[in-house]
Amino acid sequence: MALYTQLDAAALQRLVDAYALGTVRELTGIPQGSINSNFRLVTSAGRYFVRHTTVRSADDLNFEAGLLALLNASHFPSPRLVSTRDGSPFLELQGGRVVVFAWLEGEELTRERLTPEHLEALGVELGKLHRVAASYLGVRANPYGPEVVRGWLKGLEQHPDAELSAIARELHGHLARAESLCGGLEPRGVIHADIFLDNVKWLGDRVSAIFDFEMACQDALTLDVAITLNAWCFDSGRYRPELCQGLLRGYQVQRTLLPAERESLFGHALFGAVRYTASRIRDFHLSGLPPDKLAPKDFRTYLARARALHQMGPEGLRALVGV
Ligand SMILES: Nc1ncnc2c1ncn2[C@@H]1O[C@H](COP(=O)(O)OP(=O)(O)O)[C@@H](O)[C@H]1O
Ligand SMILES: N[C@@H](CCOP(=O)(O)O)C(=O)O
Repeated sequence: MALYTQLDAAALQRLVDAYALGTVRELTGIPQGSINSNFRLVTSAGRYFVRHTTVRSADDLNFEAGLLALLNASHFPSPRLVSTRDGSPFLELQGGRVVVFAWLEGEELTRERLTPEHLEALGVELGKLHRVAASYLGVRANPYGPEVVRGWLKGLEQHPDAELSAIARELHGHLARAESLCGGLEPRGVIHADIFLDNVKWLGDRVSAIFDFEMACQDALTLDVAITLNAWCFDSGRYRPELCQGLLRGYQVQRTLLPAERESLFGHALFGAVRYTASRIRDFHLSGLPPDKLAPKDFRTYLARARALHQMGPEGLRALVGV
């Protein structure tokens, strides 16, 4: 989310007491995001990003906290999670759990501004992330794997809106094709799984932080490359080769894709396009929240990715990205 839960005065006081954050100066809701309620909190102690979640379990949040601790210690550009006075990475509060992060400096880039150099810099950081996080001992399966997505599509197929049910049937076909091409032999490790433009801060041309690790989990490393490729390298109905190639060039400075990964990139990209089309239909299109509480994200731009991939096929994608 967005803004599903409003923190009342008593809850806010409990929060600043539990985290020893001093006196509240300002609390502002942030409509960006999808399934959590997000806030900018300014106190006498500093500026913070506060996430209230009704979706994530204690295990999920412990996995994220442990991963961020490793990334911070490795000087990977990532957010600093603030612990409570008792040393806990989250606080049970107002029907959910709150996590507090130091406020990140930097800006998020808009699509029009992207250059191959940005994608190369991002690719380098993605490759570093996979290398650094390889030593993380936490365990978390992908909460949004093919079985979950298939369940979403089954639900959407029953939707009374004929357009949505037809799209769900089409996506089922793409999902089956994607799964048949994902190989299963490629290396797995910790992945971020949600590196979109609004989850990366930049200072000039440098990545200052990759954040929002709440979807991080263990899965194929290539899935992370594919999700990032989809998010950053598609514009106005087509994949932009120079951006795709920039991303892969940067990534391979850190780790060279194995032959099995080159082959399965297409399957992961198609899966990613299906997964985000479906989640955007569920979390944004069918959400009852107004735009001031949930900044909308268009599922059609992801459907367009799935269709473009389906049409170009595995060899087409490999030629496009240059691997
Ligand atoms: N630590 C942070 N500092 C500053 N801004 C942040 C921070 N974390 C998130 N944001 C801002 O809030 C927006 C939504 O956060 P995000 O973590 O993506 O939400 P959600 O987990 O609900 O999807 C981001 O796009 C970013 O602009
Ligand atoms: N990145 C996803 C939605 C998940 O929300 P986020 O704010 O956590 O990135 C999308 O763009 O569909």
